[in-house]
Amino acid sequence: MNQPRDVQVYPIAPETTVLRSRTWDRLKFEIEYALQRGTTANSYIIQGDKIALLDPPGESFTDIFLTKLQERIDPKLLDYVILGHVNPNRGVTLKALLEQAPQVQFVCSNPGAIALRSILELPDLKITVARGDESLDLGRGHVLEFVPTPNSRWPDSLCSYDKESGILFTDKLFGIHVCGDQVLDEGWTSISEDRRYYFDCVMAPHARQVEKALDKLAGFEAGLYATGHGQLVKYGLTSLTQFYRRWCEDQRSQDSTVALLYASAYGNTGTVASAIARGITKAGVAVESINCEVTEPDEIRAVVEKADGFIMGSPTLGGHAPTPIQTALGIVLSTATKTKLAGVFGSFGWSGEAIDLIEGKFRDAGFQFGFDTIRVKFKPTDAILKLCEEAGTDFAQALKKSKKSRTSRQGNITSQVDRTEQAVGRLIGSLCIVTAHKGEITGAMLADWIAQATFNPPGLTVAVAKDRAMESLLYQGDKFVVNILEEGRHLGLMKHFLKPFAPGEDRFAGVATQDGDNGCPILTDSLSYLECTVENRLECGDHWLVYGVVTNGKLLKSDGVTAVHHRKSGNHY
Ligand SMILES: Cc1cc2nc3c(=O)[nH]c(=O)nc-3n(C[C@H](O)[C@H](O)[C@H](O)COP(=O)(O)O)c2cc1C
Repeated sequence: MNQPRDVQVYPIAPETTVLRSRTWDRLKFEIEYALQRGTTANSYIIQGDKIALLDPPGESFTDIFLTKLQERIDPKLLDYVILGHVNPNRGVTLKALLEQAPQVQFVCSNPGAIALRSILELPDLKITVARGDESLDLGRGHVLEFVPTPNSRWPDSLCSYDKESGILFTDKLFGIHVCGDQVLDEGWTSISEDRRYYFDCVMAPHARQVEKALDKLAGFEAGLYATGHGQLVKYGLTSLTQFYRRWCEDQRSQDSTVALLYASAYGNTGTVASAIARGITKAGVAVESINCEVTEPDEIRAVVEKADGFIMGSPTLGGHAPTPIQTALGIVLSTATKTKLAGVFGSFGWSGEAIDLIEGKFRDAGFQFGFDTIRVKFKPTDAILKLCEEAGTDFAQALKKSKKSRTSRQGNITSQVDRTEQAVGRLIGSLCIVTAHKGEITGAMLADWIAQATFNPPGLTVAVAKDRAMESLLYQGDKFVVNILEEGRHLGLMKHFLKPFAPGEDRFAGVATQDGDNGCPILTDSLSYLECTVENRLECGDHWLVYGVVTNGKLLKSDGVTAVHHRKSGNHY
């Protein structure tokens, strides 16, 4: 969408207004924005006898946001700026605001105050540190209470509660990356998948800390979650809170956990870490993400001891790994048993010594690697993020495989399971290659769990395993092609697409293709093809059931017969 960025202003309660800084296209190349629905950065004004501004947006909105703000209030009358978290990007807007409102008193957590001083580099900053037991009386009944909700990615995270309006300002919690005119969450079930995706990318790697935050927030009677991104949560508040609980518990109850240890001075290594984490969690393995700069050595040791595998990422600065990484490396080498699976990644500028150092130490110590070391020059591109996600999935699958080979099934249970599986195995499907294209990424997979689902519109379902690389290309609105294979000519294509592909590898090398009207590859040796758009998808156990509407199709060989696949058991494809 080529709509220009803007700021939407909307009253949400007496004396309380939201200002939503809207980005309609993709904000930046980070895994959490990969669904490409844009996002909003939500700021709030509370106008009691005193005026507070919560969470002004980052630098791409500095000018338009301040203009909108001035239409509502005179900056000279602004008393407080409350920050749910502090980042360098937001610092640019804060500096511009301080020029117009030098009287402003900041309110943030203690780690937030440290970050704010280092980012703004201004003498005489007025900062009130909120530790959780103080309140701020803005007058007209608006007495704010504060709740620090730290996690490894945002150690300075702070929520605020206004009893008068019943609004809980939740910053990153309960957010969503979707841009639109809708301010509240009427019809929230239509955005459930986006909410889940946001949770999986942003919250799942910190599930333990998110649970602690939920415990603290449970004490406040909230009628509205004023989130930092996307639609505010009113109608789906109870459900979403329960979902957060359940999704956190799901992480805790996974059989395997990976410790993901990293540091990142400018954010690039952190971005890579998030993509790897996403690849791991989507394969049903829990991740505990540890930012080594803000985590005590004892905690790092405990997480590494408990984890089944560990992955370490570092930037290279002045030819070295930063000190917190060197400390964490020492802990890992002295703590982790040699049976644990290892992985290494990092962002670098020109030499990347830190990555070589970590890889060398792990190799010398005799660890097995779950993926080839990932070296990213400066900022990762979309294609590199996809590669990182796939590497994370490979890592998780390797962990699960080694666990599975250690557990045996019980005899009498097995025979009952086998009988059922044999019966299920009599279901057959057409052999197809599903292809997709999104931005600079293409994907393909062999599939035969495909069935026509509707006449009008013509539609079909594809069952896609949750840990499949293609899964991330099959969200609502995405395009794909179902290439139906021809009996007698299908073996070559099957063999090609069945072989294991390395993360990021071109799956179409040596295969005859042409572009479909919807931009996805058509395999010219197939029997027929169907161009489709994902209408929606349903979570079903270990698969996503993707429903696609056929927008175009063609028979390529009029006398051919569809290739089908007979099985002995329903426990494999
Ligand atoms: C002060 C400074 C020193 C750097 N030194 C190195 C270096 O010695 N070797 C190198 O490969 N890259 C070097 N870089 C580039 C960083 O590794 C690169 O910017 C990387 O993306 C940073 O990752 P981060 O965003 O996770 O901190 C340096 C960058 C800065 C700002």
